[in-house]
Amino acid sequence: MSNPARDSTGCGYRVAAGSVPGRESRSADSVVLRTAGLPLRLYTVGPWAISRCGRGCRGVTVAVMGTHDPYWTRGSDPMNRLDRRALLKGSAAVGALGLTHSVDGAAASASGRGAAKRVVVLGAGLAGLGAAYNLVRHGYDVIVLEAQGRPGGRVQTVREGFRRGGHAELGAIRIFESHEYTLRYVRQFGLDLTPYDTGARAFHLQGRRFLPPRPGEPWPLSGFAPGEQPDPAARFGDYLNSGFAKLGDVFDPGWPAAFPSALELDATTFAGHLRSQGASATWREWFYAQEGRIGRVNAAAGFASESLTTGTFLGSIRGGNDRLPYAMAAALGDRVRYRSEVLRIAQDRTGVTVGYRDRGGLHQIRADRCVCALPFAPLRRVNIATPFSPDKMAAIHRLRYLAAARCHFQTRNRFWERDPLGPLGGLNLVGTDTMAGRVWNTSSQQTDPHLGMIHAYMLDTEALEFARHGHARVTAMGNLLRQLLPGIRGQIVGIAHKAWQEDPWAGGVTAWAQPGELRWMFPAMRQVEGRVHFAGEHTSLWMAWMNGALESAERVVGEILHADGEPRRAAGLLTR
Ligand SMILES: Cc1cc2nc3c(=O)[nH]c(=O)nc-3n(C[C@H](O)[C@H](O)[C@H](O)COP(=O)(O)OP(=O)(O)OC[C@H]3O[C@@H](n4cnc5c(N)ncnc54)[C@H](O)[C@@H]3O)c2cc1C
Repeated sequence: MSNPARDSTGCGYRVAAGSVPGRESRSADSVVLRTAGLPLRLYTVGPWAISRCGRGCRGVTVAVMGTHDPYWTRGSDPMNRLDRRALLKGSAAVGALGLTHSVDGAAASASGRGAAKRVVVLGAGLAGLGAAYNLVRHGYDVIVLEAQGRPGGRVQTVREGFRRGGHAELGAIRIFESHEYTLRYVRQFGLDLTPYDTGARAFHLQGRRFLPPRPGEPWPLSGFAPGEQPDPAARFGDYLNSGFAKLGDVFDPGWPAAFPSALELDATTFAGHLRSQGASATWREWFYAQEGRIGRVNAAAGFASESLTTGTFLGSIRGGNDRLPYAMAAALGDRVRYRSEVLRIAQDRTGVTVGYRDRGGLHQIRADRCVCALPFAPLRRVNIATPFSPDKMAAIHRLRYLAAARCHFQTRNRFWERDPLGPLGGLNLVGTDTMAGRVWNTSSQQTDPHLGMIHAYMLDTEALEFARHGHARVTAMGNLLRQLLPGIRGQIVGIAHKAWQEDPWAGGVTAWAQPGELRWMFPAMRQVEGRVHFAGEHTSLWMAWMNGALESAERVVGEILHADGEPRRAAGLLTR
């Protein structure tokens, strides 16, 4: 990062030219020039950088090879300063909504339209909670039905079994700077973020444990394609830019079907795209060891999500991410009915009837409208008595969910700081091609400064393999970790784990469109069906993120306000 001098174009961003080889510099220039006059947002994650236009995303989105240091530096763009100030204060959009903690007080002020209309919200994940919270703010009479005994769904923090106040995230962990919706609600509910520490990452690939070689030294891996071995990171631009460039305008209402190049992406997987660009199997394994096993993810969904969800800042909520859903649920009070499993949805011209079961037996609720914020995996078990459109029904029945698992270990100390390879650190301690996937370090999130907290974060085939070990899965993981981090022997003092594909209320980590499916499923999943509106990460561009769940919550509230003849309020809600 020695020479951050080259100014861009008045967008307020500068390129640190010293660390950018020629080809990538040209890529960087083309981004800056094509979006000149618009504020750009440039994000770096690990060794790669994503850039996109910060307003409307009409510029070309490009990933640029980097070194292990971010080489984009944020300049003094006034739009950006405004955004950051707004975020710190709880965001301009929240201000427009008039959101505060006192959900009841605001509901009263929003009334005045006669009897409040009733909305029944299905699911108390972030999507359902966000929809309910905003609807109450707009004067609606809201009831939330949640099958489990807790709010949060795929945001689940575990504290039991850990020493000295330790906690671990079984579900969502990272919040990026670009997660505007998540950050807004975090601020709104007075929560703080804790950043992750940074540090060296080890690799365990092809049976060997090693640190990234010094510049100029080859990577100790066999099977690279010509040109990959000296510096695999140098291929990021070649292999990924073509994908980002094909995305088109992801915010266009017709995306992806309206963009032929996006349809090309939809027809393949992330791995398929990388292969088509010449990436070797070794390069792909090296990539997954850092970014997660996303090879079988639909390429259009994967590139869209990656283009929107990166950021230079990375953290999670101090004390546990579940503090956000618990705070939102507390604001809703007894409007949230726990252990209430939705069994049936029926509708007619005047309203929606939802059948559910709780400890007291079977019940029915009649409402003017319904927000369905259930993942489609459990929705498949619900009786849709008044069938939705054929595409929606097909999506509900066919949408798959990606397997994911976490296996956490609390340790007596942070032994990796004395690793024989040298002191390791950062979130991603070891990137592997084993069942463990990535070994992550969340110790900086803990209150105790000495105990350690690490876990294996497994996606897709890794998570399936972990689960196949059945009752022996933790033993199997402990044995594997002894190879990946030899110092772990005798260290473990607490354990927590979960395989999400086994959770009947989720079905997996995220909606998983297969090649060729996103073109029809994405619009179908979001489409309003009479008086039933659909929220949830699967209905958002930010699939697989809390940000997507919360974005979808605001979208459905906008839909309802609009349908109820409140276009002005709806517009205010949807303004970002
Ligand atoms: C392992 C893992 C890692 C993740 N990592 C991150 C991350 O780092 N950063 C990030 O931002 N996001 C991450 N996510 C994604 C994030 O957690 C989700 O995108 C988001 O929480 C989804 O919210 P949702 O409301 O759409 O769905 P959910 O959270 O799944 O909520 C759905 C709710 O519906 C309920 N429900 C289901 N069926 C019924 C029924 N029949 N009746 C009543 N209720 C029902 C469920 O119990 C649940 O509470 C991760 C998720 C997982 C699992």
